Amino acid sequence: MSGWRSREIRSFRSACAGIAETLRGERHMRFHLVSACIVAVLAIWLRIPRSDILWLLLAIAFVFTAELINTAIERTVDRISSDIHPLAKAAKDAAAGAVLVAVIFAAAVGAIVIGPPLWRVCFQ
Ligand SMILES: Nc1ncnc2c1ncn2[C@@H]1O[C@H](COP(=O)(O)OP(=O)(O)OP(=O)(O)O)[C@@H](O)[C@H]1O
Repeated sequence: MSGWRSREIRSFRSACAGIAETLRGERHMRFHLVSACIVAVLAIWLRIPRSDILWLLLAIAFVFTAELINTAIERTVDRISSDIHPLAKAAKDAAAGAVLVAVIFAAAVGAIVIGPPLWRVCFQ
């Protein structure tokens, strides 16, 4: 196997290990995964159109990406020092803020895309 290809495979494995480790270590990441699975089941059941599925996929990818970056920042801050410091707090709070923005976006997309068809199925 060429050096380039084995390097690419190593990078891919490292990225998968990062996702798996975040799933194991972060309760919020597991919650996001369960939420994404529920959304996928609802989207199939309600026959959501493909154009709207793209919005759902974007929202899910946004939340996962934000949580992975949040975890990377938390671990980096903890690795540098376990001391209480206002900059450490600012870094972690900003990273948590990124997750919050992503979650609010995902909740809005879910309400717009899944809300109306789910309402019709349940209450009409
Ligand atoms: N070294 C530190 N110095 C000052 N404040 C800190 C420090 N570490 C954490 N904090 C504060 O505690 C909060 C929680 O930090 P922690 O590292 O426990 O994240 P967490 O609870 O694992 O976050 P998440 O729920 O996103 O996984 C931070 O957002 C920050 O406000």
